[in-house]
Amino acid sequence: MKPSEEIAMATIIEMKNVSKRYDDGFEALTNLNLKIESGKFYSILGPSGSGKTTVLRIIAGFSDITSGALYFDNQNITDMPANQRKVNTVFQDYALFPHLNVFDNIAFGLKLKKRPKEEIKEKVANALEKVRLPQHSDREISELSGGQKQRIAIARAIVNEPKVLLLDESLSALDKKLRKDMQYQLRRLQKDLGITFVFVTHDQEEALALSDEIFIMNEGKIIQNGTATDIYDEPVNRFVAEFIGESNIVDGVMKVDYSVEFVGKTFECADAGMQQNEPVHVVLRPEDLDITLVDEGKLTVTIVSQMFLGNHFEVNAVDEDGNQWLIHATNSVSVGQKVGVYFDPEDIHVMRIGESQVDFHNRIEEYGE
Ligand SMILES: Nc1ncnc2c1ncn2[C@@H]1O[C@H](COP(=O)(O)OP(=O)(O)OP(=O)(O)O)[C@@H](O)[C@H]1O
Repeated sequence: MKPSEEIAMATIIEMKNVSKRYDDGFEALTNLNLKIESGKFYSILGPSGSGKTTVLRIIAGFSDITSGALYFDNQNITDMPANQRKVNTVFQDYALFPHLNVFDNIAFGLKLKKRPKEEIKEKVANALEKVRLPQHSDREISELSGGQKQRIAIARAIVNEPKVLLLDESLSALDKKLRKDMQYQLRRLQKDLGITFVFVTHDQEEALALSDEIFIMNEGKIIQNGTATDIYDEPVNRFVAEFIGESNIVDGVMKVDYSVEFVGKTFECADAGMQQNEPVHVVLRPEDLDITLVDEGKLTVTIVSQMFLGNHFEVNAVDEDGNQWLIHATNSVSVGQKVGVYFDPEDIHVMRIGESQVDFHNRIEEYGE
């Protein structure tokens, strides 16, 4: 088998040139192309209003599309009703029935399908086992914690043995510590079940921690997709660099032989493939910058402020040209002190300006939330 055939076989969901215009005329998705392979954990990450939930609703069959096509296992399912699709959704509020107990919530779909009683019992027990709540079958929904509700919602979704599980911001109702725990549980569950998870979130840390692959969305388009490290290390543009983690971004110009000019100096860098004298954005991550003696630094900055954040100091500094720098330092510094900043050539990430269709000046303000 050729590698290309292998990839084609593994694709479970494909959206081809999908656009979605709501009844009021608003275009929520524009010519979107997306490929999802079976057995992986995907996150769709983007600011509020970028179209993440719309993508999920289209895959689930709760929303139709204006143009383009949706494929599942290479079959065109654009017009297939939701209840015939081999996908299940876990909603943000879990949508559990408050008047039914845990067993009846999980059994609901199977009862609708009039499955035999014994089969229902076995499948519900199996689903409860998978989410590690085997003793909770008779509990009322009101007697469950937030994290347990989420696991029951997942049990209800996996009892139907879907090939794909869609999760819409399903951790956002939980407090921070529980959320971390549930992230771990979700990842474990996905590995145990071996089915595809498509997880919608606006929390970049969550997406980085959980996903085999991430789709970054903005204004109804996919701006970049790849593994967490691909995206973190090689953001395609300023929007992605700022949305994924903290960054220092300055204007630069590409020079010959792996070198780039910014803040009035020329630095060796690892990126290539740009035209000579092409204007670029240069990204330096705060954790890649080391504070050193002025003589040993590649830049000289003056410390403006510092804050201790438990495992590092967040330092704000300004260089001689007035550019601001965010640095994660291991040791404390003094405000007003002049220091050197050192970084390695491979820590310089060079991005083409205007790599995608994102309008930098019109970014949605909440994306840092
Ligand atoms: N039924 C609708 N009618 C008109 N516009 C809609 C409708 N549903 C969503 N939209 C708009 O489509 C855009 C995308 O919405 P969507 O819910 O997909 O975004 P999102 O990225 O999931 O946002 P959030 O993180 O806030 O849930 C938004 O501007 C939203 O206001």
